[in-house]
Order: sequence, then C-alpha cells, then structure tokens
Amino acid sequence: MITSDRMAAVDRNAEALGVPRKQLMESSGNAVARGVRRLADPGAAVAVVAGRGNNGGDAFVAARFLDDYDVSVRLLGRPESIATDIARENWEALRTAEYDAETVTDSADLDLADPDVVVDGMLGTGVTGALREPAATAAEAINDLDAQVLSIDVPSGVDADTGESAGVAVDDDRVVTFHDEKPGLQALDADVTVADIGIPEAAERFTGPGDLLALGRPSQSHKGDFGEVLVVGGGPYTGAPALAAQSALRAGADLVRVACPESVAREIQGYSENLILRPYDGDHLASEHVEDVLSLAAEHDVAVLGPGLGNREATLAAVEEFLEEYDGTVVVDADALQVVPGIETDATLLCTPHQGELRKMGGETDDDWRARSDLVAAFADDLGHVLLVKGAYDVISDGDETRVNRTGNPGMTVGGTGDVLAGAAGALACVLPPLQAAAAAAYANGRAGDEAVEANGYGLLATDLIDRLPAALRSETQ
Ligand SMILES: NC(=O)C1=CN([C@@H]2O[C@H](COP(=O)(O)OP(=O)(O)OC[C@H]3O[C@@H](n4cnc5c(N)ncnc54)[C@H](O)[C@@H]3O)[C@@H](O)[C@H]2O)[C@H](O)CC1
Ligand SMILES: [K+]
Repeated sequence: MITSDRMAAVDRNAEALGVPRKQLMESSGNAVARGVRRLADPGAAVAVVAGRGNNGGDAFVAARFLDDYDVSVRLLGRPESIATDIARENWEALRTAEYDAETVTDSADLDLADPDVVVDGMLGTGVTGALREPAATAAEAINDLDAQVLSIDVPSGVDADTGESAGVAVDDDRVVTFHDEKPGLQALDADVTVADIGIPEAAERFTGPGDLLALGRPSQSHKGDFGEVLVVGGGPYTGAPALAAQSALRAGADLVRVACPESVAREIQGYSENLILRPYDGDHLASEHVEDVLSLAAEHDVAVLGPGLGNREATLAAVEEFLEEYDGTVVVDADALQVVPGIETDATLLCTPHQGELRKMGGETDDDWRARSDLVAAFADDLGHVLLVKGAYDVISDGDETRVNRTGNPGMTVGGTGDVLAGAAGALACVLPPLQAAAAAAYANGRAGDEAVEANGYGLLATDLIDRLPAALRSETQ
C-alpha cells in the first residue's frame, strides 16, 4: 500500500535511477490499454476522456495502444494548458498521427456518443477539492452512460489516500492503478488491478532526492514553522554540541538552543553567534538538572540528546531519567545511546548509532548490507524506536519500513560527522515523521560529504558538511 506523497517520492527516486517519468507514463498507458482489452474485443467503441495532468497523459498513451479499436479522445481544456511536458508531448503525438483527438472546453460540447468502454483519465492523484467544470459535468455524463468505465489510477474526483470525494466523482467500477495498492481504493468497492509500470525496487529501498520532496516550503511561512531544536550536550566535549546545533540550523530549523554545563557555555557560544545557550550549573549533566532540561525540552519540537555529554555514571543516569520522563521526539546519539535498551518511555526516539554503538546497545550487525538491514529492522522492532545505523550503507528502520542510504564516502570517517547527522535529523524531525526525517538526514548528510570530497578531495571536516547541507537538502538539483 502506498500514499500519494510516498508515490511522488518513489517516482522521483526512479528518475534519479535512470527511469524517467515519461517512461513510466508509457508503461501506465500500456497497462490501461490492456485493461480495455479485457473489457471489450477489438473494433469496440472506446471513448477516452482526459484531463490536463499526467492522468490525462496516461490516457493519451493508452489511445496509441488501441489502434484496433474505434477510439476517440477528448481533452477537457485547451492543449496550451496541459500541465506537464510529458503529457503535452503525448497529446501532440496523437494530433500529429491524426488520431480522433479533439479538445472540449465547454462541458455542453461534450458528446461521448454511445461507447462500449469509457477510459476515465480526467484526474488522478493531483485532484484537490471538488471536480471543477468541465470535469464535473463530464463525470456525471460518464456515470449516466451504459458503457463500462475504466478509471486510470483512481476514479476521477476521488482522493487516492482517503477514498473520499469532495463533490461528484466518476463511479468506482474498474480501476487500473500503478505500482502498488492505494489506501483510498481499498476504501472503495471497485475492481482494482495493480499494474507494474517498471519502477525499480531500488527506488523504494534506497533513499534518493524523492525523500527530500516533503521538505518544500510554502511561500507563506512564519518563524517557528520549521521547528525549534534543543541540543542537550557538552561537558567533557564542546565541539560536538556546537556541530549538532549548527547543523540543525543549516538543515532548516528556525531556532536552535543548546543546554550545556555552565563550565563550557562560553566556549560553545564562541563557535558561533547563531547559537543560543541555556547553561545549567556545574561541568556535567546530572540528575539535579533533569527537571529544568525537561521543561526546556517541552518548549521545543525536538531534542537532540547526547553530543559531547560523555559517559560518566551520573550523566548516564540523568539521560535515563530524562528519557523516562519525556514524551516528545528525541534524536539520541553518542554516549546517550547505551541507555536506550533498558528504558520505558513515551517519547519517540530516533537513535543514530554507528555499528559499534549498535552492538553496545545489544543489536547485531553484518558486513552484508542486506543481512544488516534485516537485523536492524528486527532490532528497531524490538526497541519500538527508529534506528539510523551508520555505515558505508546506512540502514534506517522503524521495524516496519526499512530504507538504505548509499550517499557518503570514506572521507566521512572523520570526527564530528555523526554530530552533524544528529543535528540534521533533529531539524528534519520537526517537520517530518521520524523515519522520513532519518532517511532524508542520512541522504543529505552523505550527499554533503560527497560534494565536499568532489570539491576538495579527502581531508574533509565536519564543518564542510554543515556548509553544504542547504544545497544537499534541495531535491530539484539532484
Ligand atoms: N508513478 C506514478 O504514480 C505515475 C503516475 N502517473 C499518473 O500521473 C497522475 C498524477 O498526475 P498529476 O499531473 O500529478 O495530477 P492529475 O493528472 O491528477 O491532475 C492534475 C491537474 O488537474 C487539475 N486539478 C486539480 N484539482 C482539480 C479539480 N478539483 N477539478 C479540476 N481540475 C483539477 C490541476 O490543476 C492539474 O492541472 C497519476 O494519477 C497517474 O495517473 C504517471 O503517468 C506515471 C507515473
Ligand atoms: K482517473
């Protein structure tokens, strides 16, 4: 089962793997034509009704695979307003090859005659709100016919995620949908065929630029919309919390504060004027600070717990108390990770161990990434938390879904890159569900490392990654 957002991500990942959308459209249209063949013999009258999006594009392709039928194609709207190049190219192919392909701009002019089969390619996953004219009247006209109706991807007017329609919709008789079942179709009572359109399995398994699509920002945005992150770190070390905090800012968080021991606050502040410090007494985190840190964390969207905290017994006890009391979202990194297996918590944890830390947590690893991804999935399921296990291939799992990230390079074994990843994951977890945040952070962090090595060769620094994060988080440039 796949949602339309995830479908868009997978589609984008397929393109990055060398299978462009136009190729998928060709397969989709072919699958629709096969659906028509199951309903009627060659020679039958087929009315294809197409909208201006890619759902219409699929419909244009289908017409080309039905030359032995009596096919007519009606485009609802002007050809200039076709929304995508690939759909327009398929429309022009019909016109150039002299198919019976006409445009209808006024619903009063729509005359479908008396077809044996109607192909409904008006709207697919791109529908928003109730069908507008001329699609609304066309849907009613289609429902009034005696013909068999075959909808492309989803009955036009129906939301593929919910099965709901905000107004009139094409009746849910038969549907040819693509790649995987859609939640909204299960809610209907239609006869659904799922067609394989050649999306490689790797487009789902591996992270790619599609995993960044959900980070697009609406033009009307306000301070705070993209999240506030609290980094709880520092004490024996000062660089780690500073790196995590700066990374969270570069990954798009609006405000990042660092809760750290008084003894190192000035030093951490000294790394950057962009950081806001919230010091507590002493030189290491201990139980007496937990209450204050908890109330501070509650004012943030996500906490990043661990960078530079060290592994004193008193600190680990404080980490444990914090996690047992907290009920928000926490990225857990570094020394804080070892506490996770023993705790009961209502918090949502996104744990970012490397393989040594994973073993210390009680998890198993394997040199083969396929075997490792099964082990990580099983351990994530046991823990009930999201794991992002770092390695040449990072494995991200919540026990249910598992992704593998292939970006990054051997230059990233340098100190501090894990802190950068934890900070980025914290920022992204403000705006995405934890599994997606982890996948996008791993992808972008590795991508930033690849860019740094491409520009300067090996010898990269963790700070080089931070500078490159904004570009690495843009889905359109990759
Ligand atoms: N991997 C895949 O899933 C593939 C899917 N394909 C097909 O593409 C459509 C989705 O295409 P998209 O262009 O995103 O959206 P639509 O065609 O559904 O429609 C967009 C179009 O419609 C206008 N619009 C939006 N809401 C309304 C409304 N209420 N009334 C009227 N018009 C509306 C909007 O302005 C746009 O112009 C998917 O379903 C599949 O069929 C690809 O072909 C292959 C890969
Ligand atoms: K449709």
